[in-house]
Amino acid sequence: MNEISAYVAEGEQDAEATVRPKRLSEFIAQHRVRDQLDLLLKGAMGRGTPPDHILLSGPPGLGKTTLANIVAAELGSGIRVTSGPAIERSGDLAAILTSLAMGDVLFIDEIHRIAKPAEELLYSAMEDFRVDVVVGKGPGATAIPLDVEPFTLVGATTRSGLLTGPMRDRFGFVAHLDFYAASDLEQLLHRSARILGVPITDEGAVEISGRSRGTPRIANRLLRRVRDYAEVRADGMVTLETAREALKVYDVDALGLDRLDRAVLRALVDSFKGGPVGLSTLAVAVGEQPDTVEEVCEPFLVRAGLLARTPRGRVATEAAWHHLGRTPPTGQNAPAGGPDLFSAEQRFP
Ligand SMILES: Nc1ncnc2c1ncn2[C@@H]1O[C@H](COP(=O)(O)OP(=O)(O)OP(=O)(O)O)[C@@H](O)[C@H]1O
Ligand SMILES: [Mg+2]
Repeated sequence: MNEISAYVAEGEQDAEATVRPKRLSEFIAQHRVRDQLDLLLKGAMGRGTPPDHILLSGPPGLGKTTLANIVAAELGSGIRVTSGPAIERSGDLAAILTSLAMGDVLFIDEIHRIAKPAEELLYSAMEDFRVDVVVGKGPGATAIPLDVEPFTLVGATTRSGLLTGPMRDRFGFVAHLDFYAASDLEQLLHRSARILGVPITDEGAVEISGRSRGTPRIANRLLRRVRDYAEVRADGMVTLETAREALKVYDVDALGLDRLDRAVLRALVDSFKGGPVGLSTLAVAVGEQPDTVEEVCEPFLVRAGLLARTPRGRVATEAAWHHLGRTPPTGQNAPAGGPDLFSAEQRFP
């Protein structure tokens, strides 16, 4: 069966699931992580044991959930999916752990948000495949040890810095996913367009990839919006022109910044003279949660050289002033030039 007929295209909501790669060979770019995972999985399969626990970290939309599912598919194992915030009591986690079958993959998304008692239970499960379930309270409480079938934990986090040391140490393999180069996203867009049956030109793919913030999820989302535009207002073909017009309608600018990204930069430049300003103050200024600003906006703004994190707070770089069409102040209040962050092969146009 070829790549295309393996997928059945359904409604718009399913478009994301339809284009999600199912096997490691379909996973675009991230060659180092792919190669390392390939070795890890094949090595374990050769020995007939479940592979080491795997931690996937990186900003939203870069493929952590996708990889977790791929790990299970490559191993031919079952997968149980839960998330840090969903595990409120350690009993919830004990129930999941003791119901795992030999070799299953347990995927815990947002693992940095797991509650402390559950985290401690997880330690012994990860290390010794055993959990102590405490029954009763106070002096009469007793711990009942229960066996857990050997399994592989795949943890995903957007904030690996928030993981505790003991937690991090228990993962045998840690993969950090980085933003994608524009050329990788072009490849991804051609693949998604093929699966969705959307005709797309090379220039159309270049235009969309350059505005996707180095993020596969955004590239796929923009492709769907441009497809709408192409089908409703043009001849259905995704081209340079339809991409430009559509992205104008959806308020996605030349760097791919959306409303919130620009709001953050504008607040920094207009309300705080370019900074430095603390995260929570900045978040209040744009009416968002500090977490959202920090996890969703900042990684790319930093990466794009528009925002710098300094010990005294967030600062708009000179590039940010120019991007907003303002003249940066000179002299004492001059903004930082920002890191020259794009290596040759990772340039977002
Ligand atoms: N390397 C890749 N090749 C092809 N498609 C990809 C790749 N990485 C991600 N995608 C696409 O991007 C979408 C988002 O990826 P995914 O849901 O795995 O991100 P995530 O890292 O789990 O994000 P979050 O932190 O928000 O949970 C997927 O549905 C998939 O279609
Ligand atoms: Mg995810």
